Amino acid sequence: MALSSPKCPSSSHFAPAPSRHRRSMASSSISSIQSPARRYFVKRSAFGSARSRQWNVVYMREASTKEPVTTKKEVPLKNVGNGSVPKISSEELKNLGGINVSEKETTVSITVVGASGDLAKKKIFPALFALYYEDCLPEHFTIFGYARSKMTDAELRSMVSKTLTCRIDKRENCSDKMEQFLKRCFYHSGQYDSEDNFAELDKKLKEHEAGRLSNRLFYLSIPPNIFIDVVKCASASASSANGWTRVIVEKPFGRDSESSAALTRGLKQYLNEDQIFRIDHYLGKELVENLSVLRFSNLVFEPLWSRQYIRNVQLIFSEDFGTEGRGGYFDHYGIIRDIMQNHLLQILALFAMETPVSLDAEDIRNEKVKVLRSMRPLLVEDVVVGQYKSHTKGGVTYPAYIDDKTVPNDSVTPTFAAAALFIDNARWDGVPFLMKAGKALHTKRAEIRVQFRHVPGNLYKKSFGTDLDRATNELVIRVQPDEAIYLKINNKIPGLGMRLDRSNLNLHYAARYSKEIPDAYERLLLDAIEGERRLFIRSDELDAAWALFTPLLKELEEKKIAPELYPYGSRGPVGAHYLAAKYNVRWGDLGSDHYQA
Ligand SMILES: NC(=O)C1=CN([C@@H]2O[C@H](COP(=O)(O)OP(=O)(O)OC[C@H]3O[C@@H](n4cnc5c(N)ncnc54)[C@H](OP(=O)(O)O)[C@@H]3O)[C@@H](O)[C@H]2O)C=CC1
Ligand SMILES: O=C1O[C@H](COP(=O)(O)O)[C@@H](O)[C@H](O)[C@H]1O
Repeated sequence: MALSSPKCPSSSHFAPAPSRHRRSMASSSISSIQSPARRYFVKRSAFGSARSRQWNVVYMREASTKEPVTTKKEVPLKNVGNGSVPKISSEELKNLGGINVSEKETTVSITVVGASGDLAKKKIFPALFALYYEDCLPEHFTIFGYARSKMTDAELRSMVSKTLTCRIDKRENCSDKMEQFLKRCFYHSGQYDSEDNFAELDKKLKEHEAGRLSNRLFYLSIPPNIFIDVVKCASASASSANGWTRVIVEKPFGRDSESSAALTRGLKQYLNEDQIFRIDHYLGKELVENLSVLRFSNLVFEPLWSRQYIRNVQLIFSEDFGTEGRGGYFDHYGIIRDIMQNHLLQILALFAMETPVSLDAEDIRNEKVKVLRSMRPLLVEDVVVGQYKSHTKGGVTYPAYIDDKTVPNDSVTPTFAAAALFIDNARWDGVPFLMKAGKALHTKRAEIRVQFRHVPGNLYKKSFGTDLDRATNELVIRVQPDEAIYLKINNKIPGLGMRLDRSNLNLHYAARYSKEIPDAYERLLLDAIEGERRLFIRSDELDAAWALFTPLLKELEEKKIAPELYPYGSRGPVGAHYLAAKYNVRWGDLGSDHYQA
């Protein structure tokens, strides 16, 4: 399978140190074993910790479409080297009840539902191509686009080919590879609510699967109101008869607790939770993945990770463009649902969780959900909302949000929001977690800022003047662009006097690593193919996230709270500063020293 490919282990991706990549921490492979009566899938996992490396965790699932987990066994391993993927011996396999089905006999069919759309073109097909280029897709795979638009295979290939790119360091044979990849892409036109149309798709899939054990992945890249129709039809007419069937669901997962619960109920009529992969692409971003590594593998950080040393945490998202072209969708959701309730809250949960028992998906998600459930309900007084207005700069006029033809003139939908959140547990009691997200701001950036407390009885306080907070350490994890992790420290300016300076200890990815960072969708697609759920949202996480935001959203909407207008391309509403000041916080992204390369 993918991970046994010599090229795919993405560890090579982040040379110079292979052990730095996640695959070296959590390697897994999937094989299947058969007994006369039942067929099982066995997932082998090897984790980086000394404790778990001695074990081969075997998940056994019945090969029904609904994949009920039947047993989880821990098989002791012998001779497992550092970072290597453990092997189940044939004797162990036999003891588990079957024989190995080789890769030659299995296939993965990926159906992109909504293939004619923006996300499919922009992200999904390019990510699949990148995986193909890296030899991360199984030997036998087929990709089908599915949508209502009429298109031939050749037209789909032509459409897709326009958005495929090779990494800068992977130009070799790029056009050959693209050609080979496109030959594996096909298209089927059909309605989203037609079992017959999905049965036609099934027929085509079977032709390509050619009698092999078939695993099927459906990526729902469509508006959410048709998710259930598709799942119903795909599950009735196009799910795998002998392998796994998984469904990646794109956000938004509802608009509030009720609609989200209804969506989950709808999906679960046709799928088990294990088959549902709710995607939050921020979890697939390299620096978000690195958050846990940074914290749990460095002694210098973990002991400081609490109210005792951390003054506040800031989660900042900004885009330097508006909702251009997506106003119709956006006006129904707004920035709080679009960015805060999912992307920023997921990062917060990862940041604040307790040490998980292991790197296993359920252990991590258990810890995240505890954080979310410990959060204080959000009050409207702790939130500032804004909306961008037209602005002319350098002779160019930038539109207001309401200038979008698909947005009503009197829309009060926020395109900016700032919020103060609190986690009422022993670790984080009283620490403000400030979130800020906005469109049409002066810059495009996503970052996590951790502001530490001042040094008690600071010997050097005279050198800093009265504002001790200016001299505190700040750790910045810049998720994008130009990924970096830097720590602001105080140091002496060289020379005979005693003058202090602020400097950055800087891990700047572009300088440290020559390889390009994979897109979040690559990581997540690969995980879904491998059945790795760690970076996907479990339904109880989703419920907890909505429970936190739903009362606030209802109040904002019922009271029609008017957003503070801010000019397109500005730093957002001033209200965000008052909100921060209420909790004695200064936004870290506003100073001139926010980043030194
Ligand atoms: N685009 C992005 O950057 C992001 C998108 N998402 C989510 O991903 C999903 C797909 O996004 P995106 O590609 O932008 O969506 P699109 O609006 O482009 O829709 C995708 C496809 O779905 C079909 N479709 C669109 N509207 C309807 C409708 N009302 N009824 C039936 N079919 C319809 C169309 O295909 P056809 O007419 O051929 O059937 C269209 O090509 C959405 O859930 C979105 O919220 C999430 C994050 C980012
Ligand atoms: O989910 C979404 O994310 C994008 C931003 O993603 P990024 O990876 O480009 O940072 C945002 O533009 C969009 O509104 C939102 O739906």
